[in-house]
Amino acid sequence: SKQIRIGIAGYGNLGRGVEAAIAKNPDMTLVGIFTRRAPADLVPLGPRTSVYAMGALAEHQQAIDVLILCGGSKDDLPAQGPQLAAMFNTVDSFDTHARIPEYFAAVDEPARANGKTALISIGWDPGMFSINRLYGEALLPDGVTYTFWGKGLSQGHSDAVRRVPGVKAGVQYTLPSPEAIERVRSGARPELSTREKHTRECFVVLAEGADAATVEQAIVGMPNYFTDYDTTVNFISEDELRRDHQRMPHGGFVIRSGNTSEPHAQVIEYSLQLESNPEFTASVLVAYARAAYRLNQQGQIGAKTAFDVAPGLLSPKSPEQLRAELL
Ligand SMILES: NC(=O)C1=CN([C@@H]2O[C@H](COP(=O)(O)OP(=O)(O)OC[C@H]3O[C@@H](n4cnc5c(N)ncnc54)[C@H](OP(=O)(O)O)[C@@H]3O)[C@@H](O)[C@H]2O)C=CC1
Ligand SMILES: N[C@@H](C[C@H]1CC(C(=O)O)=NO1)C(=O)O
Repeated sequence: SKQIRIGIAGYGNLGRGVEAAIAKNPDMTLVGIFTRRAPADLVPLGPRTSVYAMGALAEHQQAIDVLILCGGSKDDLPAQGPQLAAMFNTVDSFDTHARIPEYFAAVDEPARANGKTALISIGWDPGMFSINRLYGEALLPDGVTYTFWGKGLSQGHSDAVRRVPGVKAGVQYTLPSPEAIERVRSGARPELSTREKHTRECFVVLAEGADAATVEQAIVGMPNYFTDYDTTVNFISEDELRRDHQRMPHGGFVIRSGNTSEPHAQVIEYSLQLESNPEFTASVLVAYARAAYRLNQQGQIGAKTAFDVAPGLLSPKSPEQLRAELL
């Protein structure tokens, strides 16, 4: 059967994860990596992986079936998403939750105008956790839903920290409140504010001549990322960052507690334990790239979210095989 030809736009943690994930999917072929940096500056995982300048995308439109956008949600995807959805079928992991409706609209228009399919906000949150929040509400209408993340490294928040003027490098960890989790698991169905559920801890390497207090304020006061949380900023050296903060574990769970009738409490839970946040997210993006290709073949164009994609489209198995093996 036909190989699905994939391009990677943007080569950071996520881009590298997509390169690794493609090797695990025999129906996929990597056409190349497209970067805003000088291609010669990149050291891809695969020695034979082609690296091109982002500007070379235009001449690869016929060579790529699906372009996976691996830019940062804070500053890259708001520009790259709409621009590239006009040229390619795309999949991205846009995760600035408050801005997803406006991003959807900004991508939908160029995608539709050019007969392209654009799957946005794919990953685990937003993405797999979103789907499980939907299942919880739809299957147990009378109930409450909670989402907890970590302790782990948030790539979206780490990307946002790195974009602050005066930050040379940095990471952000998300810490769930043990008390909040305890109250939820006790079945008490507590009212919990955003601030009561998680705290955020940043480790930052200051750029030469930057002012620590100014950088700290820019982080803790950042709308959509940090303002709703108690956030700490620790300033460390480049050596400490390299020594103590190279790993990117994460995870969490979505739990729905509901009643189908007064005496019967029902609980749904979906959880993730990730040694590598970027590699798992990339693996989700690659499975959804398969769906994006098929949806476009079916004439399903425009922007879509994980809510709009039938699960069978993610699988390399045919519907007949799925019915025989997984139903
Ligand atoms: N929905 C979800 O569940 C998840 C979503 N995400 C999203 O994925 C986004 C990307 O995360 P991540 O890959 O960790 O971000 P990175 O900071 O690693 O990369 C972002 C972009 O920065 C550029 N870049 C990367 N490394 C360097 C470097 N050394 N010097 C200069 N530029 C560099 C790359 O663009 P270029 O090659 O063009 O220079 C890259 O596309 C996050 O912002 C987050 O929003 C992540 C995890 C889960
Ligand atoms: N989008 C997140 C994935 C999860 C992790 C997270 C958080 O720690 O706030 N929110 O959603 C990421 O970029 O890692």
